[in-house]
This record gives sequence, C-alpha cells and structure tokens, in this order.
Amino acid sequence: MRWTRGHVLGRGSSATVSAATSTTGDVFAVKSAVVSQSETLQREQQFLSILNSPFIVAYKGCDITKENKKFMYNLMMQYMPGGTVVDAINNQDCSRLNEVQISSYTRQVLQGLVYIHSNSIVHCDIKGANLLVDESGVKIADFGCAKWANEDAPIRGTPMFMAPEVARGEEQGFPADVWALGCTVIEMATGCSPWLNVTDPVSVLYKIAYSGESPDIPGVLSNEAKDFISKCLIQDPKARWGATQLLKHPFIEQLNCNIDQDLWTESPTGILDQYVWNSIGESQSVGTDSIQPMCSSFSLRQRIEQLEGNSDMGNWRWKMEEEINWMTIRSNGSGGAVADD
Ligand SMILES: Nc1ncnc2c1ncn2[C@@H]1O[C@H](COP(=O)(O)OP(=O)(O)OP(=O)(O)O)[C@@H](O)[C@H]1O
Repeated sequence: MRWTRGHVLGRGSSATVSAATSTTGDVFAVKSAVVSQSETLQREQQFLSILNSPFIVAYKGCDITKENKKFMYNLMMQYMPGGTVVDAINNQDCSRLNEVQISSYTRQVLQGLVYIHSNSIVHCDIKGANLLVDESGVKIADFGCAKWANEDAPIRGTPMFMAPEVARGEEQGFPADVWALGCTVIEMATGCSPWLNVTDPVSVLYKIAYSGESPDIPGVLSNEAKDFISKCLIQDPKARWGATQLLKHPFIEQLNCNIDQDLWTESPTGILDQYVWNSIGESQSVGTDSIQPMCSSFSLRQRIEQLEGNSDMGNWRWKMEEEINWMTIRSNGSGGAVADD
C-alpha cells in the first residue's frame, strides 16, 4: 500500500504517531519508530494484528519505509480523531468527566478488557492516555506493554496505575488491568493522578507495594461509582472483581443510557503525561541510564536501589521535564514522507 505521512498526532516514549492517507484516500494513523528501536512497536503489532473488536483500536497493517536516510517501522491503525481520554478530561472546563461519561467510557473499556482477557492477553498499561476517543466512544490502544497471560515477561506499565502485586514484582495478570481501570476511573473523575502527594515513581512504587493502601476514592462520586472503584482496587488480586463481573455492577448497568452522542468532543490530540505517569517498558531510558525491565524475579527493593544508585534523581526529573516540553510541541505541517511499499 502506498501512503503519505501527514502531521504528528502525538509522541510517546517508544514511537511517534502521525496522520496518514493512502492513495485511495483512506485516512489512518501510523505509529513509527526507527527499525533498530522498534522492538516495542513490533510487539504491539503482534498483539494488535490478532485482535478485532469495536472496543480495541483497529489494526490496518505494517510496513518498513526509508525516510530521511532512516529505516522506519510503521504500524498502521484506525485514526481516532478525539485524541486520548486525558485530552477529553482536559477539554472540559472543570478538567474532569461527569459520572455518566465515566460510566459509559468505563463500560467500553470493560468490554475491551473482557475481549482481550478472553484471548489470554493482559494489556498491562490501562490508563487515560492509552484510551482513544472517537464518535463511538473509547477504544483501548497502545499494546506496547501487553503480554500473554501465561508468559513469564518482565513487569511493565505505568507506576501510578500499577497494582500492588505488580509493584512487588510478584505477578501481572488480568487483575492488574482491573486495578489500573479503577485508577483510570479516579483519573476521569478528578483529572488528577490516582495517588496524590507522591512526586516520583520510586515513592509511588513503595507506597503501592508495601503500604496496604489503595488510592483515595473521590468523595463527590455516587455510592455506585465509589463501590465500583472499591471492587477494582481490592488489594488481593484473587479477590478483586473480574472485567465480566464488573460489567454487571450497578455503576455500569444503571448509569448507561443513550448518551453516546453527548460524549463526542472535537478535541485536539496531545501529550499531557507527567513523568510519573509514563510507562516503563524495555526500551525506556532515564537520563543516560537505561531502566532495566522489572522482572518478577527482581525484588522492588533491589530495583529501587538500582535506580537510586544509577541515576541522580534530580537530574532524572530535569531530563524528563525537558522531554515533556519537547513532547508537547505539535506540528501541523505535512511530514511529506512517502512509503514505497
Ligand atoms: N490511532 C490513533 N489516532 C489518533 N491519535 C493517536 C492514535 N494512536 C496514538 N495517538 C496519539 O499519539 C500519542 C502517542 O501514542 P501511544 O501512546 O500509542 O505511543 P507510545 O509511544 O506507545 O506511548 P507510551 O509513552 O504510553 O508508551 C497518543 O497519546 C495519542 O495522542
């Protein structure tokens, strides 16, 4: 397929996402990384290419192009014009979503989770920044951290949204996605991080792993919403509710009505992540030192010692903030790259 790269829609830690058009006029999104640094993107392709659900961003193909003397790996997918749920939150005057919107979005994410879990896949990085919006609602995106349920993979994801068993390096199964969904509901309801007053990933991981606490449930929410979040944030992963069970929760069943049209906002895409919200994947760098993936055989204490030993935390923060400034720059011009095949 011949296609032309358009303007940048967003940048993540592993790739840049651009709008693109095919010669037949189809518009889609293309997520690209230099081939030598495309391991995460190729992993995402493996998962996305086998999934087919209205609640998952649709896969459109992949190829390799030569652009500006570099070989680029490209993952083509459905274009989602509403940006991310974080964009949707920030586009509200009050910087949070109302309960009807939250209920509707949460139902769609749950339907997506039921589907991917039934295919033995754990997403591992559910958060507002990885949920994309279009006129039909939200779809789960960014499978760069995903794993097979029975795979002994290093632990990945975003510290702020990590379940206690994940933060302790014990396991990362379906319940971890449900915990992250509970955190995402808090994010939608408050426009804030699920963990307040924690300023760096190391403190967040300590707190989640060893405090026995769960994020505060926003007091302004209805009793149904509070109860829903509490079922997602049960400390014991075996006692935590599953996605199928949560679909029948009153917060999901009672609040959902014909509101889909109201949810559609013409929001620009953007990157609003703070460094503590960023995913930890195999290729992420912190300062000049690469973060080693968190393996289940690797204790949190060892990992934190390694982080503290290897990097100056002040320097780390400065580097990440510098990166955020760069990441928020968006181009509206055409990149003009043409893919040959
Ligand atoms: N299909 C799409 N349609 C429209 N915009 C998209 C699409 N996919 C991604 N984007 C935009 O590009 C941004 C980066 O995408 P994505 O989060 O998938 O990249 P990433 O490198 O995997 O990020 P992360 O840092 O979470 O690993 C998103 O936040 C969003 O704004």
